[in-house]
Amino acid sequence: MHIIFQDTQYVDVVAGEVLYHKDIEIKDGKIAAIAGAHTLKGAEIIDGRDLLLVPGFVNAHTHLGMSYFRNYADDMDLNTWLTKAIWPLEAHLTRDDIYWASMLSMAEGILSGTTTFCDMYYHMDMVAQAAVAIGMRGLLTRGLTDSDGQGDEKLEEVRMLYINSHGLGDDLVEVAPAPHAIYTCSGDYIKDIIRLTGELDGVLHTHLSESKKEMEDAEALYGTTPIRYMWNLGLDQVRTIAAHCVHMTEEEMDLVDPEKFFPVHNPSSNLKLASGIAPVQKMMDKGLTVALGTDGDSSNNNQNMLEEMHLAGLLAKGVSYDPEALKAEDVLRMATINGAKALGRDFEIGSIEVGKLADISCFNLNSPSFTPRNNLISALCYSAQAEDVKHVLIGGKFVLKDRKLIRVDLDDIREEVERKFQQLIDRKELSDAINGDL
Ligand SMILES: CSC[C@H]1O[C@@H](n2cnc3c(O)ncnc32)[C@H](O)[C@@H]1O
Ligand SMILES: [Zn+2]
Repeated sequence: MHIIFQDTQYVDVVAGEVLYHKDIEIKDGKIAAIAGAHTLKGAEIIDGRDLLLVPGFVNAHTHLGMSYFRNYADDMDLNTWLTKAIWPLEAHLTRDDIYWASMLSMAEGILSGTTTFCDMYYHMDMVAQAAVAIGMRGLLTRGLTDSDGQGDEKLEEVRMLYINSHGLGDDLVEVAPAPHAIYTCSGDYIKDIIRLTGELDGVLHTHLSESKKEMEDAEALYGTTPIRYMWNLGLDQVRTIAAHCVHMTEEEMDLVDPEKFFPVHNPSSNLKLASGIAPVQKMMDKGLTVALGTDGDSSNNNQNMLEEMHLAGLLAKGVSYDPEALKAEDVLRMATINGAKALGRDFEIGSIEVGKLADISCFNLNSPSFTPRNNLISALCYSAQAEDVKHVLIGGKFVLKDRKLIRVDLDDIREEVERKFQQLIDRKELSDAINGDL
């Protein structure tokens, strides 16, 4: 595909500025040139005057397969939500269920400007198939626990997943291990996972320091904080994508290596599950690169990174009484280049630069949220809506054009998800009845 966005504007997220009247040429999946006005024969020419080109968002922590549980189990704290509502249902999920739920989450993501995700769930080979089908980029991490005595089998599953899916879809898909949390993995198992991470690509994804309960339990069981505990188990040896980090201490911010430890801010989920508010500005002041993520559809309850950006910006100001805390350009970096760094792919995604992959979201500047055309970076953080995302390209290919998904049919996905959810509930009720739980 050879595309030129003519006379357009784009965001340079690294400099934190908008550049105007540029022709952006996309060829062989990459950004081939950014220049002044010129024309090239044979290319698809798109009038870019009313578009703002933004690097596709990187949703650095999610559970795509959880979309069945949207608006199903709300107004609970993390522990009650997981143990009483979510885990009993997840036990009945099939491989097909995960394919369709993930597909729906990916569609939601693309429709709101996301091009890359970092997912943690089960049956990740099905998530890989969905990603390739819809054309989305992702780091697929199998969530690991050993409390059921099947920890070793799951490690083998990660090895097989890596062999079969890493690099799939012309490198759309990458694979990594994911210890779910310190309260679902034994210390020895975490050591095994860190060892496996070293054998693979050296990146690990986990939940860390999410709730007060996790902090109190770590203190009672191990006499330390969750991050210090993981550190003592060998976390310093790998690159870590650490979701939540709501209760990360200043001592831990000094302890971790900013080149290897990447906290992911999940403001909606942390508020909804009453976990708290992560000290994001403090982390950044300490030199950490903080990424942004939605978490799953049951704790958020959507996959819209624009909402996460908005919330991240407002929360930082509200908790600090400092209007300059986490400015719009900082928030935009969190949603793009910082996520790319966390995933280890900043050499190819996360910003609009010549030579990088063309993962680009095009916002419609003729929408109310961008009117009048004042500070466009502010608009992205404070007023933009998902409906403003007009086109999305991943690897130089349209996956959304004029707000229509190109490779999949959204109505088919919705219908399949409705049907599968009903079947899931039926299976759960039958099993409860057999076990005498009803
Ligand atoms: C083992 S696969 C992933 C596992 O994580 C659960 N989950 C979803 N959101 C959260 C969260 O905020 N904290 C901890 N665990 C979470 C999900 O339901 C899966 O069981
Ligand atoms: Zn999570």
